[in-house]
Amino acid sequence: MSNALQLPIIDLASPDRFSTANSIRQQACIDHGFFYLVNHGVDEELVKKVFEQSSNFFSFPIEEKMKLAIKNHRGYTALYAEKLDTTLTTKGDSKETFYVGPLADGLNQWPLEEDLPSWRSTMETYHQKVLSAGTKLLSLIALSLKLDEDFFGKVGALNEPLGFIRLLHYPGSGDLDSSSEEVYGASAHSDYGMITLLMTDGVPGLQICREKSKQPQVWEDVPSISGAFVVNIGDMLERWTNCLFRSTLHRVLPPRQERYSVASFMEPSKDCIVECLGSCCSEACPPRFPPIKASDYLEERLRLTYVK
Ligand SMILES: O=C(O)CCC(=O)C(=O)O
Ligand SMILES: [Fe+2]
Repeated sequence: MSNALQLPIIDLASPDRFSTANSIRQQACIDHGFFYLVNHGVDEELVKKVFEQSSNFFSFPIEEKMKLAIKNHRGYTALYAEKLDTTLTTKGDSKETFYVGPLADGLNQWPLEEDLPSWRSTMETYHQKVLSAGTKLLSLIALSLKLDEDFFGKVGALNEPLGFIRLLHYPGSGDLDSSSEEVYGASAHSDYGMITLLMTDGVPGLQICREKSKQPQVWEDVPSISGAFVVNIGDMLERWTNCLFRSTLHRVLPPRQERYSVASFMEPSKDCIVECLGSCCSEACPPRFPPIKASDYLEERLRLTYVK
Protein backbone atom coordinates (compact mmCIF):
# COMPACT_ATOMS: atom_id res chain seq x y z
CA MET A 1 0.00 0.00 0.00
CA SER A 2 1.28 3.46 -0.75
CA ASN A 3 -0.09 7.01 -0.91
CA ALA A 4 1.17 10.01 -2.82
CA LEU A 5 2.88 12.54 -0.66
CA GLN A 6 3.25 16.30 -0.67
CA LEU A 7 6.70 17.20 0.51
CA PRO A 8 7.70 20.77 1.40
CA ILE A 9 9.40 22.87 -1.27
CA ILE A 10 12.43 24.90 -0.20
CA ASP A 11 13.61 27.81 -2.35
CA LEU A 12 17.39 28.12 -2.10
CA ALA A 13 17.33 31.60 -3.66
CA SER A 14 14.68 33.07 -1.36
CA PRO A 15 15.80 36.44 0.03
CA ASP A 16 14.03 35.66 3.32
CA ARG A 17 16.62 33.34 4.77
CA PHE A 18 15.10 33.24 8.23
CA SER A 19 11.66 32.16 7.10
CA THR A 20 13.30 29.60 4.75
CA ALA A 21 15.34 28.32 7.69
CA ASN A 22 12.14 27.96 9.72
CA SER A 23 10.47 25.89 6.99
CA ILE A 24 13.59 23.78 6.72
CA ARG A 25 13.50 23.11 10.44
CA GLN A 26 9.88 22.18 10.94
CA GLN A 27 8.27 20.90 7.75
CA ALA A 28 11.36 19.70 5.95
CA CYS A 29 13.65 18.19 8.57
CA ILE A 30 11.49 17.45 11.61
CA ASP A 31 8.28 16.31 9.92
CA HIS A 32 9.66 14.53 6.85
CA GLY A 33 13.42 14.39 6.52
CA PHE A 34 12.72 14.75 2.77
CA PHE A 35 11.96 17.89 0.76
CA TYR A 36 12.24 19.43 -2.71
CA LEU A 37 14.89 22.05 -3.42
CA VAL A 38 14.20 24.60 -6.17
CA ASN A 39 16.19 27.58 -7.51
CA HIS A 40 19.32 25.66 -6.58
CA GLY A 41 21.55 27.04 -9.32
CA VAL A 42 22.31 23.73 -11.11
CA ASP A 43 20.98 24.41 -14.56
CA GLU A 44 18.71 22.13 -16.52
CA GLU A 45 21.02 21.85 -19.52
CA LEU A 46 23.79 20.49 -17.32
CA VAL A 47 21.43 18.01 -15.65
CA LYS A 48 20.30 16.84 -19.08
CA LYS A 49 23.92 16.29 -20.16
CA VAL A 50 24.67 14.32 -16.98
CA PHE A 51 21.75 11.97 -17.67
CA GLU A 52 22.79 11.55 -21.31
CA GLN A 53 26.36 10.79 -20.31
CA SER A 54 25.21 8.40 -17.60
CA SER A 55 23.12 6.47 -20.11
CA ASN A 56 26.07 6.46 -22.58
CA PHE A 57 28.26 4.81 -19.96
CA PHE A 58 25.76 2.22 -18.75
CA SER A 59 24.99 1.15 -22.33
CA PHE A 60 28.57 -0.16 -22.74
CA PRO A 61 29.10 -3.94 -22.61
CA ILE A 62 29.71 -5.28 -19.11
CA GLU A 63 33.38 -6.18 -19.91
CA GLU A 64 34.04 -2.53 -20.73
CA LYS A 65 32.29 -1.28 -17.59
CA MET A 66 34.19 -3.76 -15.43
CA LYS A 67 37.47 -2.17 -16.56
CA LEU A 68 36.42 0.66 -14.24
CA ALA A 69 35.26 -1.64 -11.41
CA ILE A 70 35.07 0.09 -8.06
CA LYS A 71 38.36 0.98 -6.31
CA ASN A 72 38.70 3.43 -3.42
CA HIS A 73 34.96 3.70 -3.62
CA ARG A 74 35.15 5.21 -7.15
CA GLY A 75 33.95 3.59 -10.35
CA TYR A 76 31.49 0.94 -11.42
CA THR A 77 29.41 -1.55 -9.41
CA ALA A 78 27.43 -4.14 -11.39
CA LEU A 79 23.82 -5.26 -11.03
CA TYR A 80 23.17 -6.95 -7.63
CA ALA A 81 26.60 -5.98 -6.23
CA GLU A 82 25.22 -3.66 -3.55
CA LYS A 83 22.51 -4.29 -1.00
CA LEU A 84 21.42 -1.11 0.76
CA ASP A 85 19.18 -3.00 3.21
CA THR A 86 21.82 -5.04 5.00
CA THR A 87 19.18 -7.17 6.80
CA LEU A 88 17.88 -8.74 3.57
CA THR A 89 18.81 -12.28 2.69
CA THR A 90 17.91 -11.95 -0.98
CA LYS A 91 20.44 -11.07 -3.66
CA GLY A 92 21.64 -7.48 -4.06
CA ASP A 93 19.69 -4.54 -5.47
CA SER A 94 18.76 -4.53 -9.17
CA LYS A 95 20.75 -1.46 -10.04
CA GLU A 96 24.17 -0.69 -11.45
CA THR A 97 26.06 2.38 -10.29
CA PHE A 98 29.06 4.54 -10.99
CA TYR A 99 30.71 6.61 -8.27
CA VAL A 100 32.52 9.87 -8.78
CA GLY A 101 34.23 11.01 -5.59
CA PRO A 102 35.90 14.25 -4.51
CA LEU A 103 37.70 15.93 -7.41
CA ALA A 104 40.62 17.10 -5.32
CA ASP A 105 42.23 13.80 -4.30
CA GLY A 106 42.97 12.32 -7.74
CA LEU A 107 41.38 8.94 -6.94
CA ASN A 108 38.54 9.05 -9.46
CA GLN A 109 38.38 6.60 -12.35
CA TRP A 110 37.18 7.96 -15.68
CA PRO A 111 36.09 6.43 -19.00
CA LEU A 112 38.54 7.23 -21.81
CA GLU A 113 37.93 10.61 -23.47
CA GLU A 114 37.96 8.91 -26.91
CA ASP A 115 35.18 6.51 -25.81
CA LEU A 116 33.01 9.10 -24.11
CA PRO A 117 34.01 12.63 -25.09
CA SER A 118 33.30 15.29 -22.42
CA TRP A 119 32.13 12.65 -19.93
CA ARG A 120 34.69 13.63 -17.31
CA SER A 121 34.26 17.38 -17.71
CA THR A 122 30.44 17.05 -17.51
CA MET A 123 30.67 15.09 -14.25
CA GLU A 124 33.29 17.44 -12.81
CA THR A 125 31.14 20.48 -13.55
CA TYR A 126 28.08 18.80 -12.05
CA HIS A 127 30.09 17.79 -8.95
CA GLN A 128 31.18 21.39 -8.38
CA LYS A 129 27.71 22.85 -8.93
CA VAL A 130 25.97 20.36 -6.64
CA LEU A 131 28.57 20.88 -3.94
CA SER A 132 28.01 24.60 -4.12
CA ALA A 133 24.20 24.19 -3.85
CA GLY A 134 24.66 21.73 -0.98
CA THR A 135 26.99 24.07 0.88
CA LYS A 136 24.44 26.90 0.61
CA LEU A 137 21.73 24.58 1.85
CA LEU A 138 23.87 23.54 4.81
CA SER A 139 24.23 27.16 5.86
CA LEU A 140 20.42 27.41 5.94
CA ILE A 141 20.26 24.14 7.86
CA ALA A 142 22.73 25.63 10.38
CA LEU A 143 20.49 28.70 10.72
CA SER A 144 17.49 26.43 11.19
CA LEU A 145 19.31 24.88 14.17
CA LYS A 146 20.00 28.35 15.62
CA LEU A 147 23.69 27.99 14.81
CA ASP A 148 26.02 30.33 12.92
CA GLU A 149 25.56 30.04 9.18
CA ASP A 150 29.11 28.74 8.83
CA PHE A 151 28.80 26.17 11.63
CA PHE A 152 29.52 23.18 9.36
CA GLY A 153 32.59 24.91 7.95
CA LYS A 154 33.84 25.78 11.44
CA VAL A 155 33.56 22.22 12.77
CA GLY A 156 35.57 20.98 9.77
CA ALA A 157 32.70 19.22 7.99
CA LEU A 158 33.34 21.00 4.69
CA ASN A 159 37.09 20.55 4.28
CA GLU A 160 38.23 19.22 0.91
CA PRO A 161 38.20 16.50 -0.41
CA LEU A 162 34.41 16.39 -0.31
CA GLY A 163 31.34 15.00 -2.09
CA PHE A 164 30.35 11.72 -3.74
CA ILE A 165 28.09 11.33 -6.73
CA ARG A 166 26.38 8.02 -7.43
CA LEU A 167 25.03 7.58 -10.97
CA LEU A 168 22.29 4.96 -10.84
CA HIS A 169 20.75 2.84 -13.58
CA TYR A 170 17.79 0.57 -12.84
CA PRO A 171 17.22 -1.68 -15.89
CA GLY A 172 13.54 -2.30 -16.71
CA SER A 173 11.99 -5.66 -15.76
CA GLY A 174 12.23 -6.78 -19.42
CA ASP A 175 16.03 -6.65 -19.11
CA LEU A 176 16.21 -8.64 -15.87
CA ASP A 177 15.80 -12.39 -15.41
CA SER A 178 12.36 -13.34 -14.09
CA SER A 179 13.65 -14.54 -10.69
CA SER A 180 14.61 -10.89 -10.05
CA GLU A 181 11.09 -9.57 -10.18
CA GLU A 182 10.77 -8.99 -6.47
CA VAL A 183 14.25 -7.59 -5.99
CA TYR A 184 14.14 -3.88 -5.10
CA GLY A 185 15.85 -1.35 -7.32
CA ALA A 186 17.33 0.03 -4.10
CA SER A 187 16.32 -1.78 -0.92
CA ALA A 188 15.22 0.14 2.19
CA HIS A 189 17.98 2.27 3.71
CA SER A 190 18.81 5.64 5.12
CA ASP A 191 21.73 7.65 3.73
CA TYR A 192 24.86 7.97 5.82
CA GLY A 193 26.03 11.56 5.56
CA MET A 194 24.66 15.06 6.15
CA ILE A 195 22.42 15.60 3.12
CA THR A 196 21.73 13.90 -0.22
CA LEU A 197 20.63 15.81 -3.33
CA LEU A 198 18.83 13.48 -5.72
CA MET A 199 17.86 14.11 -9.34
CA THR A 200 15.78 11.54 -11.23
CA ASP A 201 14.63 11.16 -14.82
CA GLY A 202 11.00 11.42 -13.64
CA VAL A 203 10.26 7.68 -13.75
CA PRO A 204 8.47 6.81 -10.48
CA GLY A 205 9.81 4.30 -7.95
CA LEU A 206 11.15 6.23 -4.96
CA GLN A 207 9.24 5.74 -1.70
CA ILE A 208 9.79 6.85 1.89
CA CYS A 209 8.74 5.42 5.24
CA ARG A 210 8.41 8.19 7.79
CA GLU A 211 8.08 6.04 10.92
CA LYS A 212 10.91 3.56 10.68
CA SER A 213 9.97 1.61 13.79
CA LYS A 214 6.19 1.50 13.28
CA GLN A 215 4.78 -1.86 12.08
CA PRO A 216 3.46 -2.47 9.53
CA GLN A 217 5.63 0.01 7.69
CA VAL A 218 3.78 2.63 5.63
CA TRP A 219 5.48 3.49 2.34
CA GLU A 220 4.58 6.67 0.46
CA ASP A 221 5.48 7.54 -3.15
CA VAL A 222 7.69 10.55 -3.73
CA PRO A 223 6.55 12.14 -7.01
CA SER A 224 9.26 13.98 -8.90
CA ILE A 225 9.06 17.70 -9.69
CA SER A 226 10.84 18.56 -12.90
CA GLY A 227 14.11 20.38 -12.24
CA ALA A 228 13.90 20.13 -8.43
CA PHE A 229 16.29 18.13 -6.28
CA VAL A 230 14.76 15.72 -3.80
CA VAL A 231 16.86 16.32 -0.69
CA ASN A 232 17.05 14.07 2.32
CA ILE A 233 18.75 14.21 5.68
CA GLY A 234 21.40 11.56 6.37
CA ASP A 235 22.32 9.64 9.50
CA MET A 236 25.20 11.86 10.56
CA LEU A 237 22.96 14.93 10.62
CA GLU A 238 20.46 12.88 12.60
CA ARG A 239 23.24 12.08 15.09
CA TRP A 240 24.31 15.74 15.29
CA THR A 241 20.71 16.77 16.08
CA ASN A 242 20.02 13.87 18.47
CA CYS A 243 17.24 12.63 16.15
CA LEU A 244 15.47 16.02 16.01
CA PHE A 245 16.06 15.92 12.24
CA ARG A 246 15.05 12.67 10.59
CA SER A 247 17.18 10.46 8.46
CA THR A 248 14.21 8.88 6.72
CA LEU A 249 14.11 5.33 5.42
CA HIS A 250 13.65 5.14 1.66
CA ARG A 251 13.75 2.62 -1.18
CA VAL A 252 13.22 2.25 -4.92
CA LEU A 253 10.56 -0.30 -5.98
CA PRO A 254 11.41 -3.31 -8.14
CA PRO A 255 11.80 -1.74 -11.57
CA ARG A 256 9.09 -2.10 -14.18
CA GLN A 257 10.38 0.61 -16.43
CA GLU A 258 14.01 1.54 -16.94
CA ARG A 259 15.03 4.39 -14.62
CA TYR A 260 18.07 6.65 -14.15
CA SER A 261 18.90 8.84 -11.18
CA VAL A 262 21.89 10.70 -9.77
CA ALA A 263 22.37 10.92 -6.01
CA SER A 264 24.91 13.41 -4.61
CA PHE A 265 26.03 12.78 -1.06
CA MET A 266 27.50 15.40 1.22
CA GLU A 267 29.24 13.57 3.99
CA PRO A 268 31.23 15.45 6.64
CA SER A 269 34.98 15.59 5.86
CA LYS A 270 36.79 12.58 7.22
CA ASP A 271 38.37 14.06 10.36
CA CYS A 272 35.22 15.89 11.47
CA ILE A 273 33.83 14.73 14.82
CA VAL A 274 30.07 14.35 14.72
CA GLU A 275 28.67 14.94 18.19
CA CYS A 276 25.33 15.95 19.65
CA LEU A 277 24.67 19.71 19.40
CA GLY A 278 24.29 21.47 22.75
CA SER A 279 20.90 22.80 21.67
CA CYS A 280 19.62 19.29 20.92
CA CYS A 281 20.18 17.68 24.31
CA SER A 282 19.37 18.35 27.94
CA GLU A 283 19.31 16.43 31.20
CA ALA A 284 15.91 15.08 30.26
CA CYS A 285 17.04 14.27 26.73
CA PRO A 286 20.68 13.11 26.86
CA PRO A 287 22.74 12.41 23.72
CA ARG A 288 21.67 9.13 22.11
CA PHE A 289 24.96 8.54 20.31
CA PRO A 290 28.58 9.00 21.37
CA PRO A 291 30.79 11.37 19.34
CA ILE A 292 32.24 9.67 16.27
CA LYS A 293 34.80 10.52 13.60
CA ALA A 294 32.99 10.87 10.26
CA SER A 295 35.37 8.55 8.37
CA ASP A 296 35.02 5.76 10.98
CA TYR A 297 31.26 5.90 10.76
CA LEU A 298 31.20 5.98 6.98
CA GLU A 299 33.67 3.16 6.44
CA GLU A 300 31.68 0.80 8.61
CA ARG A 301 28.40 1.63 6.84
CA LEU A 302 29.95 1.19 3.40
CA ARG A 303 31.61 -2.08 4.37
CA LEU A 304 28.20 -3.55 5.21
CA THR A 305 26.66 -2.48 1.89
CA TYR A 306 28.61 -4.72 -0.48
CA VAL A 307 27.23 -8.18 -1.08
CA LYS A 308 29.66 -10.82 0.08
O1 LIG B 1 17.35 6.37 -7.21
C1 LIG B 1 16.72 6.88 -6.29
O2 LIG B 1 15.65 7.47 -6.47
C2 LIG B 1 17.23 6.79 -4.87
C3 LIG B 1 18.66 6.36 -4.74
C4 LIG B 1 19.12 6.32 -3.32
O3 LIG B 1 18.36 6.34 -2.39
C5 LIG B 1 20.57 6.29 -3.04
O4 LIG B 1 21.36 6.17 -3.99
O5 LIG B 1 20.95 6.37 -1.84
FE1 LIG C 1 19.44 6.74 -0.53
